[in-house]
Amino acid sequence: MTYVSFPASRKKDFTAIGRLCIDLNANEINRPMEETMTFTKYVGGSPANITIGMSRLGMETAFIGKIAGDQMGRFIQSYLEKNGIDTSNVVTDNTGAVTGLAFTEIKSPTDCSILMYRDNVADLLLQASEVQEQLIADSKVLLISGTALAQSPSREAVIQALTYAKKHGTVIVFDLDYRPYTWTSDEETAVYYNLAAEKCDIILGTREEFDMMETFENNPDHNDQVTAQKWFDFAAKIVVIKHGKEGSIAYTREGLSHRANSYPARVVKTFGAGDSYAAGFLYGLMQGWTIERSMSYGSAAASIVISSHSCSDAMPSVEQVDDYIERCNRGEIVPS
Ligand SMILES: Nc1ncnc2c1ncn2[C@@H]1O[C@H](COP(=O)(O)OP(=O)(O)OP(=O)(O)O)[C@@H](O)[C@H]1O
Ligand SMILES: O=C(O)C[C@@H](O)[C@H](O)C(=O)CO
Repeated sequence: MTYVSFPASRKKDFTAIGRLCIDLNANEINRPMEETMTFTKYVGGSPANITIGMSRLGMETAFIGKIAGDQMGRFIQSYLEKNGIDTSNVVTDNTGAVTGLAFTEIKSPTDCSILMYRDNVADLLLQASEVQEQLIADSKVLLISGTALAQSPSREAVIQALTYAKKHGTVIVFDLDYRPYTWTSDEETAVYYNLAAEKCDIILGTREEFDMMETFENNPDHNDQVTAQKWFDFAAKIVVIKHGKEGSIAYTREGLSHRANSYPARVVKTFGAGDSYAAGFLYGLMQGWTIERSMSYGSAAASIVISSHSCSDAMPSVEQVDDYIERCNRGEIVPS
């Protein structure tokens, strides 16, 4: 059964809009930030990570965003290009804005946190007038991510992109990607998340992220089915609610639900799980696979990334995901 029809014969399979940043991941793992001395630099930012993941899986990809006009911005641009991502709509800031930094603290495989430096960041300065309509018209999928809605003018740029996607029948995916920084209140967050979600075909988020968009009165038990149902009254065809190691559940407009277990992982750090899951899941759906198989593929991709040091650089190819699934099936991968 096909739940979402992707437009045929477009130049790009997948385009994302949002933040392009730097991850500085602790080299000395299993210790607090106070005792961490060295870091490895990677391209980061959830929508960037997902695009890199889609590209590694062989999809034709592009990115819409803004980078700082400095060495960090050039590093990001060149990494995207090396990964085969079209950067013709990656705009360079000329106001002196900086690149967002995410310092990751890896205290243990289950206790990880991120220290963000996001004052005057270039990615939030993307303007509506800088979003290329033709690129969205040429893409099968547009992915938006919640963080880009946190401030103007990036907020308007995302809304402009949604308008173009609607006009051209581009499938819209919303990765909620809630990060508390840059939002000023819970009410502001809920307003903009709900406004964007109404327009989206596929919505992906964790239970906690969906909780941000709901009131206690409407869903006192934090029930996944109740959460998903709301979006089927708007444009959504699939709503996926992720529960970390416990797996994920996908609900469809037809009233079905599908559950996927996580794969075993030798976890180094937990961040990057959601981004790799999104890439694997969307790749599967775009191949015409069932929702279950697509979710399972996303879960395997997630286990590969959380077993690695980076998010972006560890995004797996088709061969790597297939091999991982086979090794798990043979019982060769035992969780740490
Ligand atoms: N500890 C774990 N072991 C195995 N798989 C995991 C683990 N944590 C997450 N996953 C896999 O990754 C998927 C997405 O994880 P999660 O629900 O944590 O998303 P997320 O919070 O968006 O991730 P992120 O930490 O990147 O923001 C899960 O459905 C599961 O398949
Ligand atoms: O999303 C961020 O800004 C940080 C990411 O780059 C980091 O890799 C991560 O947390 C992935 O979800």
